[in-house]
Amino acid sequence: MNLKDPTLLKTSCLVGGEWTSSADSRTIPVNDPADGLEVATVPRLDIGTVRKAIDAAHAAFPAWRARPAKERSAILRRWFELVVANADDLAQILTAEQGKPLAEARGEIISNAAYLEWFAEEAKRVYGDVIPSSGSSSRIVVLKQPVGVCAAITPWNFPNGMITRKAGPALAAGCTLVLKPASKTPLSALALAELAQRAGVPPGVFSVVTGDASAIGMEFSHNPKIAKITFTGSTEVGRWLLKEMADGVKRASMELGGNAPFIVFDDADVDAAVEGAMISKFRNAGQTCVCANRIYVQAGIQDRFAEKLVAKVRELKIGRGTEPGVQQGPLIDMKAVEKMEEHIRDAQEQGAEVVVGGQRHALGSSFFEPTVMRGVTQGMKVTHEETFAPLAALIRFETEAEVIGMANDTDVGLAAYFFSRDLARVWRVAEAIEAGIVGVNSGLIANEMAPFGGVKQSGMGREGSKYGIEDYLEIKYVCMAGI
Ligand SMILES: NC(=O)c1ccc[n+]([C@@H]2O[C@H](COP(=O)([O-])OP(=O)(O)OC[C@H]3O[C@@H](n4cnc5c(N)ncnc54)[C@H](O)[C@@H]3O)[C@@H](O)[C@H]2O)c1
Ligand SMILES: O=C[C@H](O)CS(=O)(=O)O
Repeated sequence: MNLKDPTLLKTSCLVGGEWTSSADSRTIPVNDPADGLEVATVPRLDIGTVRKAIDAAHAAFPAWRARPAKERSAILRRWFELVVANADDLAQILTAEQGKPLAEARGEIISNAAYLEWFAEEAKRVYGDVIPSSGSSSRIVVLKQPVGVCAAITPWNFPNGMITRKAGPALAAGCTLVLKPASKTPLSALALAELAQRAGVPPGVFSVVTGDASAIGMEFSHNPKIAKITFTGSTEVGRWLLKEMADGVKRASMELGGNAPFIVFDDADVDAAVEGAMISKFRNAGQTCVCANRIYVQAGIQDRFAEKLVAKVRELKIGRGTEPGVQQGPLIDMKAVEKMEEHIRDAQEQGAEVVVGGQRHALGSSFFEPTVMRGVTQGMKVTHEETFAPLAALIRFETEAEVIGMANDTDVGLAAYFFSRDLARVWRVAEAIEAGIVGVNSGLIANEMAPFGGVKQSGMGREGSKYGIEDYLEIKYVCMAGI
């Protein structure tokens, strides 16, 4: 890395405003997925130090919640400005630990810094109500107050963005936050913590701890000082956390796994559909929660769509994320490579064919060729498991009713996409599809102004939009009588 500000590369944790290492000096290596080489190490914190972060958050909560919203807003705004000003360094750190192309890393940082900007504004608009009472001597008053000390656990695929989406609303609402980032990609979180300190976030209001995921998850789930857990990651881990936190009836926001259907109807703009499929499927090497996991193409245009898509896939430049012009980096690890190979093999064994790609890339390590398969049918693993890799599985369909049935045939429901220029069909399909987010004639849908989240086993709660701050607020009804 060639950082303008090398102090952004933090190798210790922020605990109650102090940069802290583990008591026994144990560390966790952070490796570059492109070559497996160590980039840095971070502390494998003992639970005692994690508890110190929670205690500091608990101690800081009263003053932070009492701080005027305008002051909290100004600090969040300053944090936003510092993230944007340091985006190039943050992008280098992100690519070093996660592998995505620098341009994508910078895009993640800028588009998700916007959640700090957005919630800096929302902080000043947490309104309550005065409701007309049935009696003249009383008033019904509704207050909105911060939930309290929150814990956050985030995934490796968006090491920067998943953090600002949580810290923004939490701090805007007056909550304090202890974050455990993914062990594979903690450096982005630690750099954000450094910038939070520079922005004036007080000690204890935002801490970042690294260490044993399940041990920290247990502490978050059972420590009585934690009022809420906000988790982004797999449905499996989210389910486990919900079970563990049930004892304390903690509040939960869950941003979990997906299995997005991508539907192209005969009446679609085929070029637009191909463009949408490319960004929805191959962004972050297919490692996003809203990636098109199944691509349903109506019979009338399947050949034309497949031909255009394959041509675009063949043009993709694969390489290290630091190389200019690279559009797809490595997968996060060999486990991800093996899962992609399992989905390809399973589909081939049942009659599907690889049209382009299908093999590990000549670059070695966890690089994999972007792949298109045809002849995929409902019931193959790729149609009901999240591939989380650059595999475009094309499935032919005949009717609208048939494809809605297939699209909804999953226990998750995060994102869905479809391309059609028939207005009546757009309304029918948008209302019938079981997903929290629906992209109509677009493959890129996330932004800070819109509510992001899933239905069914893709989770609960929303991040972004005017709805996002509600997850960090409690409603209090005050009956004001004797007037
Ligand atoms: N819905 C969304 O907004 C969204 C966004 C990004 C990723 N995801 C999902 O996340 C998954 C990929 O991310 P991942 O591989 O990091 O997921 P993961 O569930 O394996 O890990 C997510 C986080 O949980 C931690 N973790 C793992 N096991 C744990 C345990 N037993 N107790 C406590 N914490 C534990 C990890 O260290 C990491 O910080 C995919 O399923 C993807 O769809 C969802
Ligand atoms: O994978 C998780 C992200 O939420 C994808 S997006 O940046 O919101 O599209």
